[in-house]
Amino acid sequence: MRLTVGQVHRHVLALASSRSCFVLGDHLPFRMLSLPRAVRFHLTAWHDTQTVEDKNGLLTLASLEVQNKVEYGKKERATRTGGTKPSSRASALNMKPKVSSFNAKPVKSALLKSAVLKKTLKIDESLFSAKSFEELGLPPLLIDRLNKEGLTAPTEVQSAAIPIISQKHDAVIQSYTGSGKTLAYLLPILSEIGPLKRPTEQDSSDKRSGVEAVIVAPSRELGMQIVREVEKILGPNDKRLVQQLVGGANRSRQEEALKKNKPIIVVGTPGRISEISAAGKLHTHSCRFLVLDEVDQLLSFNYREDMHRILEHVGRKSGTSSRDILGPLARRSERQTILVSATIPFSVIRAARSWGHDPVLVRAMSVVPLDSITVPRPVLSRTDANSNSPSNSVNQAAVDSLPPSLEHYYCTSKAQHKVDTLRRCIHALEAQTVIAFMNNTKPLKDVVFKLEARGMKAAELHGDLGKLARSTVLKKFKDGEFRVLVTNELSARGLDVPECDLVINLDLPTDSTHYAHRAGRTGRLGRKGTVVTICEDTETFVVRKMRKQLAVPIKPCEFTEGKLLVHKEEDVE
Ligand SMILES: Nc1ncnc2c1ncn2[C@@H]1O[C@H](COP(=O)(O)OP(=O)(O)OP(=O)(O)O)[C@@H](O)[C@H]1O
Repeated sequence: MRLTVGQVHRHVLALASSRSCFVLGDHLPFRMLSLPRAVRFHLTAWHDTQTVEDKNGLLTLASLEVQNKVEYGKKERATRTGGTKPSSRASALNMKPKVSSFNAKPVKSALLKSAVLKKTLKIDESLFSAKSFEELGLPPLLIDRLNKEGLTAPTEVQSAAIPIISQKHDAVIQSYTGSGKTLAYLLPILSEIGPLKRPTEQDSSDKRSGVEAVIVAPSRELGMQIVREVEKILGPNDKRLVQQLVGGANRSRQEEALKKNKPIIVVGTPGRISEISAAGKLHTHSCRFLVLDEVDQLLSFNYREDMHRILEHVGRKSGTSSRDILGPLARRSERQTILVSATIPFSVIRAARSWGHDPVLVRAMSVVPLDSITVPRPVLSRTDANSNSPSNSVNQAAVDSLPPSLEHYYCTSKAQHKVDTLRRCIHALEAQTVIAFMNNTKPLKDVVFKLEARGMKAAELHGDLGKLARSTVLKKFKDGEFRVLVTNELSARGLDVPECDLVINLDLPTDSTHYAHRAGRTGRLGRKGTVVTICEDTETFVVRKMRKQLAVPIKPCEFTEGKLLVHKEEDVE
């Protein structure tokens, strides 16, 4: 039996619960919510009573062995067409992806035993081999702009995501850091709204006005980076059509710009977007797209109230109440929800199901309906967790978020000598653009001072700096005005400095997810990159543990006489 992705019957139930319900992370306390909210939260949470440890519960298609199960239409098409290639991508795009049922096989690891795949998505393989944006059916004006910016071919995740979003699916996009996820959602959005969009028959009668896409990011830096990306594509004449609503910037100026420029896209941090929305200065009821970038971070406890407001208001027709059964229906027809991150814990899958309509998980080379993924039970034994089996879902998930071209090393150093080790490391690797991570804000200044005192140009970046100072530091770093950016977790996610050739952990990241996001600041879009963790003797066991979780070789090394000396690989336990 085959079911189209858009099939309706499953959603009769979902309609009653999905968008009128609300989940934020795994730990949303009832007392923080008003009664109706608490009731809605309860309704949604009811779907999945099992819990998954966030830290170890990263979930990817590969982790669920879904990737192997994706069925491509190639064989069938070859039979139909006598083996000839389809004439154009556009015709391939008209084929709706299909879902077929199959008997779930028992999987090997204890965790995977419960991760039962009920259905796989049958999809045309040629969707994933696009050599140009034309093949993906993007509108000519948009392609012109891309070409002007030197962008001629889509990345794998873009090839997978653009057709899916264009077909109006709600989607979770997961792909490793630096693989081009931002354009993977921006391009299909800009194909539908704004001056570069695909011309339609309704254009003349289109009464839609106001904000049509809201993009939420957890940090100002990431928000501004997305704004720049949209501006770049829109071009100089239309860049006012995107408005930043990030915290730390002047709020009344943002409100004035909303009024004056009438942007079609707003990009901002959860606090500022919800603040301006609550003040009645941001109208998003007719919004068609809601994107949550770094969604796993946006689900954290800190953002719960703001995210609640955004999810409740964006894309809901005015006059519908959340208790009204028409509310979710109205929103469903209005809003497409797109969730994005390199790391997707199960809480995101659960949230996507609750907020979205027929959501699918999109990765480079694979697409699968979220509904086909069941909750993995937290039955990892210590042995399983430590296992190096390639089928270990935890390891596999973390590997999936790491760019494939990275080299990983660690070396030991006494705390007071770490900056010297850092300097020797930079010289030995001849790194030109370096990001050094620490866990706290205070010591950053000291490291910068020590590096500068030894003739190495450096600057600090952290949340205590004002917005202007932060953007100035970043701009100077991107322009190559100094060599080492010493920073904290603020810069671990989303920051795109393509030239960055070395990431250093001066303090250990708190877990493998944090390691992966920090590491992902280098080796962007297929470039080479190196990650070096400088730790104390007593901390090496943590690095070894992360090495197992990440299933990548983090090789022991030292830096002497201006050279990198790699020690014999330790036995992988
Ligand atoms: N099709 C393309 N051709 C050339 N460059 C591209 C293309 N798509 C994206 N890029 C560039 O690749 C870089 C990385 O893209 P992006 O920041 O979207 O990655 P990401 O997957 O979102 O990373 P992260 O997970 O770290 O946020 C950016 O500099 C972007 O401009």
